[in-house]
Amino acid sequence: MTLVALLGYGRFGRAFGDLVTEAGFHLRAYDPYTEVPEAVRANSVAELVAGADLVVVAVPVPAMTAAVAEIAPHVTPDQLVLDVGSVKVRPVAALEGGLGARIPWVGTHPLFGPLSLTLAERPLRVVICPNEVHPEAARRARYFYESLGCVIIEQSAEDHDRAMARTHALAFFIAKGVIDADKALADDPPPFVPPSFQGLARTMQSVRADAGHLYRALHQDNPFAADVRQALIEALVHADRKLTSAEVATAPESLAIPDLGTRSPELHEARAHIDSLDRDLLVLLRRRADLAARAGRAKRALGHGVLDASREAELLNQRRRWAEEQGLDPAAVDDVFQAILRLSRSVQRQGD
Ligand SMILES: O=C(O)C(=O)C[C@]1(C(=O)O)C=C[C@@H](O)C=C1
Repeated sequence: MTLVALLGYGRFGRAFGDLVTEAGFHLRAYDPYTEVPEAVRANSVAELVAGADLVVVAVPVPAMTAAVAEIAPHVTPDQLVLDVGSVKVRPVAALEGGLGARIPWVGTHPLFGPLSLTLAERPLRVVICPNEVHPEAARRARYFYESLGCVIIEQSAEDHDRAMARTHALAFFIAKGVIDADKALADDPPPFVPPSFQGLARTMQSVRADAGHLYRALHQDNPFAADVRQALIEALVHADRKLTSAEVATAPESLAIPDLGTRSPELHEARAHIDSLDRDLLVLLRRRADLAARAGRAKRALGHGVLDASREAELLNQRRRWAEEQGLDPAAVDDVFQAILRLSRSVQRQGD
């Protein structure tokens, strides 16, 4: 059974450890600063990593370099080391600096926390940052996270941190501002919270649940966060001036909110999901093509040709019924499977 070694058993480490165990992996954990259940506890870093397939570093970002230096003498080249920090540029530098070309490593960021795990939110998404020193490491990490039921997004560490500064860190910054400006709001919310505020209220809850730890990490450990904060502050000051200036009274259209069009974050997120899903579909198509090749070999041994028109007709009928069950247009799904069957036959002909 795959053994996962978890260095760091804080709030995230604990929740992540539970997810790993529920997925059927064997878990071992080490954290000198907190209580670790005896069933999974290791008593030293050496004991933690011995024989593990995967070493997950789940320590605060500023402690990463020291943590990697501590595990470095004990890990071997057949193991994989990954981090789970909410920023990526600095942890990746720590992994590269401490493990280099000798030990496979890869930076990852599970886009979920203890709160979303408790609420059983789905999908669980993970960003993996492939690196050129260990190209295979990203593939192994993908396999691991997919076994946990996660959807994978691949991104460079820089792109990840830039995107996080503009989204996650910014949302936390705004929520922090609202909490500080109106303390009573979080403790004693009005009886009716309009939908427009619900998203923000949830972010405020996350900021408070993390007791400032994640909030600080998102800002202080992300090299791009300060610029994004600055741009927001300038935009807010400008918007405030507009609201109070005389110009608004005479030209209310100056307050119009620009149409985001294709730059909408909603659209962007939907497209990122679509990209990731299409990739999964291609993995399934690859597996289907392998099965078709196997069917082709079996048919050849029986002296049958590639095309089996009656099997295809039966198969297409069934797919159209399944399409209806899923609320999809049967004719369109028929087209999709006609194309899949063409692919299948061409794979089988190549095997002739
Ligand atoms: O079932 C078979 O006979 C196959 O070879 C597989 C398959 C398919 O891809 O589903 C491929 C070609 C045949 O014409 C029918 C079906």
